Amino acid sequence: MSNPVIDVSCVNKRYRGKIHALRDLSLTVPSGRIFGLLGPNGAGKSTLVKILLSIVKARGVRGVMLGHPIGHRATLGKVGYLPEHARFPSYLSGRDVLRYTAGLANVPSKHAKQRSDELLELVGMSERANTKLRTYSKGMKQRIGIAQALINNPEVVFLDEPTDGVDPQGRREMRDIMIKMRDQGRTVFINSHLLGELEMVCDNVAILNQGQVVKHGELAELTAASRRFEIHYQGDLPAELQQQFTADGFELTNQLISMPMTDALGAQPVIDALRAKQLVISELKQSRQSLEDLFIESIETAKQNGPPPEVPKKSPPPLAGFAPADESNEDKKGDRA
Ligand SMILES: Nc1ncnc2c1ncn2[C@@H]1O[C@H](COP(=O)(O)OP(=O)(O)OP(=O)(O)O)[C@@H](O)[C@H]1O
Repeated sequence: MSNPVIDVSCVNKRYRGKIHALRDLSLTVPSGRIFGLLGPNGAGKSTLVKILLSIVKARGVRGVMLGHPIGHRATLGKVGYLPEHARFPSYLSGRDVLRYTAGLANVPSKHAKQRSDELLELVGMSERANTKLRTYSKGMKQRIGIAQALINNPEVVFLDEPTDGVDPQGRREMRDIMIKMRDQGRTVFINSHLLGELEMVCDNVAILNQGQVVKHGELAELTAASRRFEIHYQGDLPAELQQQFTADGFELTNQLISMPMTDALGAQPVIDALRAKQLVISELKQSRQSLEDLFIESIETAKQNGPPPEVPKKSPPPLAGFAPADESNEDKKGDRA
């Protein structure tokens, strides 16, 4: 596997010395994938992204993004960012916003026009490109926000709640855009509450709770562990089969047998037993945990394990070869975002 694009540890953040937003967090984001960061409100998702982008300062962060220490200036030129609740001046048109952000990102003017046109097309805003943002719907502004995040042709793009306010058709288009970005070899880092949306696009996820990662990995693997087979049947299940299936650890509810199995082979004797009793099998299907189930389960487990331990205010010295994000700049009054 290629090197991860982000590999950080010891990420701690206290706002005003009190609110402990991130606690000794470690995170690895593989290259060229769609990565989803999930967590309840206030879990620390936006704070983490802002630290990676040097918008918020944190002490003692170890690790790298795109092979360089966090805070490396040149690396920031290779990332794109759509902040949560992004606002652009309402007197600008969509095209103006792209021209403006192209300038900020040092995109040469001879490329900026072509790039803007391509991005306006990509996000479905070509027809409204020359009208002012104040006439745009929330979803249209969000589309422009995604386009500006791509203006510098980034290797990694951070999208904080990208489909906020976007209609269902628009969400599908956004998913297609993200998949296209991944297929072009970019890494897409999404913060979102919309678990159904994330489930449809993410290759990898991490679940954050109270400033710590409580679950992470490939989405398919995380949910495969809970794979089950379900048999729907018609008729009454004889008592001896009820006993046998219960002893086998199957769940029996209302003409449905749910079995914890990873392949269909194990279901065959159950089907045979049902048919031997003249029961009609009406449906056989494979199910697995949804991302929502995984999320709720992870957060519940974290709650049962109690609050995370307090991390001492003083961070350990950085490891050789891993420069911390600007330590001298730890904010005293909150962040600078
Ligand atoms: N500028 C700030 N000053 C003080 N506290 C802050 C600041 N920004 C965030 N916090 C606090 O840090 C914690 C983490 O906030 P953060 O916005 O990172 O969470 P989040 O997971 O992105 O939440 P949401 O899903 O609601 O957007 C919260 O307790 C929040 O109140």
